[in-house]
Amino acid sequence: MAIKFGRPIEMRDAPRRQTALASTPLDLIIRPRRNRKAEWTRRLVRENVLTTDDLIWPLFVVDGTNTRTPVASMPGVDRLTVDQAVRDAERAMKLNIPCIALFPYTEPSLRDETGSEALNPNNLVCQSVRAIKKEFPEIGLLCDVALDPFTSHGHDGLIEDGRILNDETVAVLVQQALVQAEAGCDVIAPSDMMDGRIGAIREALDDNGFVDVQIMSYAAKYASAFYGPFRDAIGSAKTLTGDKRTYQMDSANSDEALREVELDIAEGADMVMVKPGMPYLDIVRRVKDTFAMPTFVYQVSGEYAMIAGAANNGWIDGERAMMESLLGFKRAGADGILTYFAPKAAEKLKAEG
Ligand SMILES: NCc1[nH]cc(CCC(=O)O)c1CC(=O)O
Ligand SMILES: [Mg+2]
Repeated sequence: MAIKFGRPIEMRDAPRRQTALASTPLDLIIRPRRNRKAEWTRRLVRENVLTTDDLIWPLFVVDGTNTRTPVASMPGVDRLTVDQAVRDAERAMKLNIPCIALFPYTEPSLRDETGSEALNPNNLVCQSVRAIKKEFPEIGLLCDVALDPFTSHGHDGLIEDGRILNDETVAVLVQQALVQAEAGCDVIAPSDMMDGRIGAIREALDDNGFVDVQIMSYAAKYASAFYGPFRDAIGSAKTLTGDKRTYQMDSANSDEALREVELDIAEGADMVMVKPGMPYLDIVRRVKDTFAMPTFVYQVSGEYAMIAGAANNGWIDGERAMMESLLGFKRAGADGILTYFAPKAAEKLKAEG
């Protein structure tokens, strides 16, 4: 619809109610709507933008060849065999997406009490890193550090008598980080929420010649219902015993997030992350304002599922909801977003020029 001076042209000659015509104009000096009267001025006064540079694309990898298996609770997201992950890396390159995050679906027969597959230099994550780096050395690769894709109980750490052990877990996470760095990972991203893991991992990376490997800390990670579909995707939903509330944060807390972030920065984190995204935009803002660090946010699986699911039902305009949710993260202060929408959003941004 063509708009001229705030009024759709089609409405110029529409019959008007007498009362409206007769009413005295309001004596307003300031009319905020003036800046919104046409697309060119809305563009001109726009405060925040989303670009492809803001996107990190999480991929799920699974054993096998030439297969893509849909994740039921994440419409449009597949588990990929390593060769297919390389194809998606190519898609990311073409779309100018700077970074990919890798998550494995580990065969149940390879899962055990201590998550030992995490330390296998030839596990799915390491295989994927090598395969992608071989074809596309320029793309950034981020690897999650935590034991949950590898443990039979689905927890991020080692368990004794039902307790998640902190220091013992950190020792294993350090080894996991080294295995991934050795494979060629660019960014180590500890998502486990053990205390002290950032410092321990930084020291080990430096001692082993990986001074340039970055750490993106899942610094303020909340115990959230929104991780449900992710646990489907990596196959830990059915096996997870209990919940993660002794290590992930209480969603009622905000000051605590600042203390967590402060510690991780002091221990050597290069970038920090808040997770989940949409219910925690206030945390993103506080973290960015307080520390002025590269601040990332994870639009997690449940957030993706809500938008994709509602869109598939015709209840919302999926594309617009996607872009609005991503821009919301930018407005809250995020420098970048981990999102399953990354390729779709990048395609839309590219089409818009
Ligand atoms: N520690 C593993 C991990 N890394 C990223 C996510 C969630 C990502 C998502 O929901 O998209 C989780 C799940 C969890 O902590 O249970
Ligand atoms: Mg912490």
